[in-house]
Amino acid sequence: MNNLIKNSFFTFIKPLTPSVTQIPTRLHLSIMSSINNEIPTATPINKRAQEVSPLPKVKKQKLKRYKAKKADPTSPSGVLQFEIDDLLKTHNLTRDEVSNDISAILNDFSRDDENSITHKYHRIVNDVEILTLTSSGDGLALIDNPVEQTKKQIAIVPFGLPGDVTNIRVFKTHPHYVETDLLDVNKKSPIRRDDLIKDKYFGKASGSQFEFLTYEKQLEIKKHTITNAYKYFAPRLMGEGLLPTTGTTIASPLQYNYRTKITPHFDMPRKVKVLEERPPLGFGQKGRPTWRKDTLEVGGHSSTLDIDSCALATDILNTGLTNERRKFNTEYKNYKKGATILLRENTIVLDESKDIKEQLGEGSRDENGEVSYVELEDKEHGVKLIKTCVTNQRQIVAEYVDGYTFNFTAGEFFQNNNSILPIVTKYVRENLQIPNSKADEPNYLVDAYCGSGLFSVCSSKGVDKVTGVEISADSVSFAEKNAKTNGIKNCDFIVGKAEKLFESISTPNDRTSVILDPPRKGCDEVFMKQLADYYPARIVYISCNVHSQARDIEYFIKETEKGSHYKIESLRGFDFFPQTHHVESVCVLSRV
Ligand SMILES: C[S@@+](CC[C@H](N)C(=O)[O-])C[C@H]1O[C@@H](n2cnc3c(N)ncnc32)[C@H](O)[C@@H]1O
Repeated sequence: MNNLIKNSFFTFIKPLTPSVTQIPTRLHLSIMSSINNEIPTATPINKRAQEVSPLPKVKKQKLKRYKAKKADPTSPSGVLQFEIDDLLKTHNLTRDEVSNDISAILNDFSRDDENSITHKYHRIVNDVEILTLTSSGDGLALIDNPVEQTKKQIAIVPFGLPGDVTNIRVFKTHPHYVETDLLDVNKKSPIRRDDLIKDKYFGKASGSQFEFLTYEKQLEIKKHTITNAYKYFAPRLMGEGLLPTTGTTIASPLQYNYRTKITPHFDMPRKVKVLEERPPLGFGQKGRPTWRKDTLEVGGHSSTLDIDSCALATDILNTGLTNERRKFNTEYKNYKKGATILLRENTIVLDESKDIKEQLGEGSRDENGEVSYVELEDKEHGVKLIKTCVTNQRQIVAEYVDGYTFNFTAGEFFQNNNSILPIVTKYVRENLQIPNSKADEPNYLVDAYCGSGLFSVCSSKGVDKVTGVEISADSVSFAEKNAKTNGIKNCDFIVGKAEKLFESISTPNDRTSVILDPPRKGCDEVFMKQLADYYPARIVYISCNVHSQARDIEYFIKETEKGSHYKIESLRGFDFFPQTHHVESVCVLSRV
């Protein structure tokens, strides 16, 4: 850019436009990018010279336009927009004051030049204070705009904690924020506890964000995430004081080695038909951070890190990972494209009268070709359990929750942290109780989005009838089998969309409670309207995306005809995923 300013074209522009130093920088950038693109069209300055010796024709390059991707407001990138606005409000800034000239970067055809606009934007910035945390667990900071002195930029700093003073590298620009890598922490946040980190890949891999926080702090942050979600997506409920205080987040009994499913993957390098070298097998890298100096080389430097153990996965999955990596070392040449390897824990209730090996079934095998397993004891229910690691998506596996056994295919949805499930299912069961019920009054339960019947089965005692609905026919057939295997006779399951449910419910609404446990995108308006028309006595809404939950609850109470007859009784998180930013939120509604 500076070269351009110095060169003779600039002297040509000068009489036609204000001096570059006088014009606002934003306009300056646009002019510069148009200089870069349209130099050949500027030649008319010297028409006579052109006639004498015509300049060679250079193909005119088209200006690239920034196309914003449409994001669901309740997705991480949608929520970030609310978080950016929050930060701007605190610092008395407008969106315009933190906007970046995306068009100049997109149309920077001299980006290899170290004076280019891209180099100016994508630079190292030292001594940046982290101001706040996003709900995705990243730090947010304000830095100076590198080309427009009156403006600022919002920087996303993964692994930055509020109060940290850091050095960061900006590597990607968006209209209202920039993405950065954390290079150094010059001054530590009072909440930073690097001594707690157990995982050698932490700070580099994308899977976990919170290992350097005490567990109490993690739970507190998740509570804050829930409160913020309702502030953003249920502003009317918040404004009218209709929300209860968010409860304390319920801890997971296991805080490491809890995940019962992991999916390491590898990519096929571009233009490679046969793999000559074993590619890294593991999980995605989160940028190119360098703040953990002693683990810089760990896992390599590809966008997929080579990962030989997972601190969050159960012991048997780590054994499976070792087995499958050994297998991959010799078999990688057989792959024609990248692939994901499923590692799913399978639990078998041991029949002590039989040989263990006869009961194992298929599973990941050790170097001697034997199925690997670990043995555990469930003291509360007086049984021994064996865990194996299944790699076949279609294989039927089992989970053991609170004395009940659940079967499902390894590739299908099932909750991922077995240790917290007895606590959650108990909480849901207790909150479904219809208040002031008399002993002889019947009670009914509807389990919308029931999967393979986890909540239906665990809540079936003390209820006259359970009706579950689920879109996956496979899951419904497992839900039916699971009810039968566990000796439960009062559960019926329907294959279909949740909205279909209301065609088949015949139970009296005054005596019926409803469980909602939809996927991340939440429920739709049609479903919420029908739910309000049905007018059940109680609703327990469980969600892995508290933002879509908050949106749905506001819609239900404020936009449906009978929604205003409900009160939000409680709202709290359950920590299904310790060491990560994720939180499962449970909201209980009762009729008033
Ligand atoms: C978060 S899972 C919950 C499953 C179950 N409650 C459990 O805890 O195991 C959401 C379930 O909703 C199902 N689902 C998605 N869209 C649906 C729809 N429109 N109607 C009914 N079920 C749906 C999915 O197949 C999935 O099993």
